[in-house]
Amino acid sequence: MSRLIVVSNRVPVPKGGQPPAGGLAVALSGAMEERGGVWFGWSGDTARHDEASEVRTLERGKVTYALVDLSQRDLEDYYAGFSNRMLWPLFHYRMDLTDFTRVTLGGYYRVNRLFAKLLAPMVEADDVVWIHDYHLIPLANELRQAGVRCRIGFFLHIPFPPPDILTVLPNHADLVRGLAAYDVIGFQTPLDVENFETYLRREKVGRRMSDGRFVIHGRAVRVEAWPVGIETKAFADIAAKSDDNTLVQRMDESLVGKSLIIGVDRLDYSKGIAERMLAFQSFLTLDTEARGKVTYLQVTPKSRSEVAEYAAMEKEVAELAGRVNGQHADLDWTPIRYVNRTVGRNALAGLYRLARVGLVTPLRDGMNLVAKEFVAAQKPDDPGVLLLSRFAGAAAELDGALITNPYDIDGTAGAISRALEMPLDERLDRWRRMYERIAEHDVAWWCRSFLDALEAAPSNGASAEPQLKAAS
Ligand SMILES: O=P(O)(O)OC[C@H]1O[C@H](O[C@H]2O[C@H](CO)[C@@H](O)[C@H](O)[C@H]2O)[C@H](O)[C@@H](O)[C@@H]1O
Ligand SMILES: O=c1ccn([C@@H]2O[C@H](COP(=O)(O)OP(=O)(O)O)[C@@H](O)[C@H]2O)c(=O)[nH]1
Repeated sequence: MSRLIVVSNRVPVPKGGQPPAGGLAVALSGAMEERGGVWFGWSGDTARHDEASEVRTLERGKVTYALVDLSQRDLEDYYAGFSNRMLWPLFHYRMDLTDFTRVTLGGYYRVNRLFAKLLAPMVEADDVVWIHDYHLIPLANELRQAGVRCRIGFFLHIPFPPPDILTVLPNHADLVRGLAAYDVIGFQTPLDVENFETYLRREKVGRRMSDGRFVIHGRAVRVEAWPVGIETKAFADIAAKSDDNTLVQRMDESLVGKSLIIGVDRLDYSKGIAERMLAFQSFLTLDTEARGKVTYLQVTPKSRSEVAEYAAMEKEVAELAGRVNGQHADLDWTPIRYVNRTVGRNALAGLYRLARVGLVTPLRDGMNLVAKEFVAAQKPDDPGVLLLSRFAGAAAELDGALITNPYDIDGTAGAISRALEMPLDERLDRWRRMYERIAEHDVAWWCRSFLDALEAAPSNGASAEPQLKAAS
């Protein structure tokens, strides 16, 4: 087995405290701890100098963490700027929230080049390099320019938008050209693959070949959907033993018999939290019988607060929760409990298990691991109901969920009533279908399938530079 080098923007070094709230880190941590290797990326800290020039390494179990501090300017341009004010909104179909500037674009390529410069000397001929997510699309090309010839794979954790949306990005052609430096590209769902294929065809830069591989800018690349999973059985075990978790006990006691509805999301406009609160408000207005009998817990750690749109949203959602509570609360009942803190995974597992309904209603989401965790955590003889947006990648797999359109506020309100009233036999039937799917397609399956494909691929490295120079 070759040595694995994983590269992601954020590297979650285990510190014994709260785990990170974010699916990429959660998905990869378990897999890396099991297989071992090197995990390279941003430390989460800001460098004192203008340009970071060194890699700090830390050994934890079988994993070597190789960490780079980024300068304030790099963070502003590359992370908060181009990654999170251009690529993130655009790839989540939010053209209205994009902000393209040459300065942030320059920062994006600058940090990718810096990562390549620092990583290239660490890569050996037999290694496989697995690069993750939208922050680092050009990295393979930069590594190739720096002489790296081994197999390099890429996985996009967020949606790949249709070509009419992607072409809003002024440098879309260069970005996609950079993808040709990879040997294998993984997306979350068949829809993402379809969007990518349509883009290549329309822009006349590639196509799907008869053997299933793609040709992109003249180079053969394997492209496939590998939906990311969770550690299903381990998570189910944690949930089953959550009775003695004090946070879960406190929550259970405080419910005094009311049904729990739960939502767990980073504070991000893609997650549809405001629309969900409006749907809950509509549910309380329409379903008068339910008033006083349900509690909706929304766990929402703050995220990317340095980005203006996120700061604005913090205010909007907090005000909305206050308004709904003001309108419907009673002396002894608060309909929405809105919590802006990160809850640890053990407690989360127990909270999912306590809940009758899981609300996962993003406006657009690459996958959404919370949906899978909710299913894994349920009681096998009395499971709750998952209400899932058709726009979450997870909806392509979880056909036992009640599928909703989050833009349809009253429709989602009706689905909440239906979920609360669903008879046991229907709940069991729906839950079993979903559990079987996520037990088989868990995070180990995801990792194995991607890496098997990468290790079997003939490396593109030898012929990389000439065509790809333009991309940097
Ligand atoms: O690192 P941050 O900027 O704080 O953001 C956290 C992560 O958010 C995104 O997660 C995505 O990956 C999940 C796992 O595949 C997927 O379920 C979810 O739908 C995606 O949104 C982001 O893509 C990561 O890079 C961030 O680390
Ligand atoms: O308070 C929290 C909120 C979220 N999470 C975890 O963060 C991940 C979120 O991943 P998801 O794919 O749902 O969305 P993302 O945040 O990556 O867009 C899930 O594993 C959650 O259990 C957590 O541990 N504590």
